[in-house]
Amino acid sequence: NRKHRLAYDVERVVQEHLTYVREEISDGWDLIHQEGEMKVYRREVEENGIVVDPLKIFHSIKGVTGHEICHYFWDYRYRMEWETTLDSTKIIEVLEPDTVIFFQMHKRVWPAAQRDSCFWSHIRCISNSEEDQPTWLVVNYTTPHHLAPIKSPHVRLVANVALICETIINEPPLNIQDIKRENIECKLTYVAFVNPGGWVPSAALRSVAKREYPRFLKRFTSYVLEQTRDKPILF
Ligand SMILES: O=S(=O)(CCO)c1ccc(-c2ccc(C3CCCC3)c([C@H]3C[C@H]3c3ccccn3)c2)cc1
Repeated sequence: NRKHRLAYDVERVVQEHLTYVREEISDGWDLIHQEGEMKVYRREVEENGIVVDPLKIFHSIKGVTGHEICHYFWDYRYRMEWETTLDSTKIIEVLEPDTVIFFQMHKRVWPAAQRDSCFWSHIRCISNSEEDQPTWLVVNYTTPHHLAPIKSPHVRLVANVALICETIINEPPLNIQDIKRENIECKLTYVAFVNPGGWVPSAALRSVAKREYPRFLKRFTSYVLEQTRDKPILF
């Protein structure tokens, strides 16, 4: 039986991401940026002359767990502290404790019209028995909503974004409570399928994306490190 009206959609999109995240980077993906542990890949795709390049970022961050990374990514309370490309974000509906709908105004990228977005956002822990640590993930997926009317001149973004995290415990001590932050590492995969929802100059959009995605992920992961530094580890 259904938990809420979007439960089937959420399940379908989560399973899709879990299927594709394991897919190796095949040909057709270009490595467009590499910085430390972060590797940024992009496929060049246009739909009706609109750039809809899929983005896939692999990164590993020492000192935090996948649960902590997903918690700070999903919880809207922290969003404006790390998201520098938003003018505003607000929850417009809570479907269940781990599934909300939020409305966002994105900063205008000249000369394109300003974008807004309306996503359902779902956080989930997937504990597979054999591996010691569970996988945590967040999915942000465009959905229409009566409290997020599309108003000109704003253009509604269409996006399907996932952050999928594994937690590695290096040199695990005998008992779990002795684990320190230097023993833990989060390996994350970030995928973004963003359709700007209307025409944007291809070259401009590609250069903004190439600059902004790495910057955004670097700033976000630094923010989580600083927020969790002296807190107990959240497995
Ligand atoms: O990870 S999230 O779910 C976090 C919740 O906020 C996410 C991240 C990024 C976007 C987004 C939104 C708009 C644009 C473009 C389209 C036309 C004009 C702006 C872009 C492209 C340009 C790339 C970009 C990447 C990162 C940050 C900003 N800009 C990306 C949406 C959701």
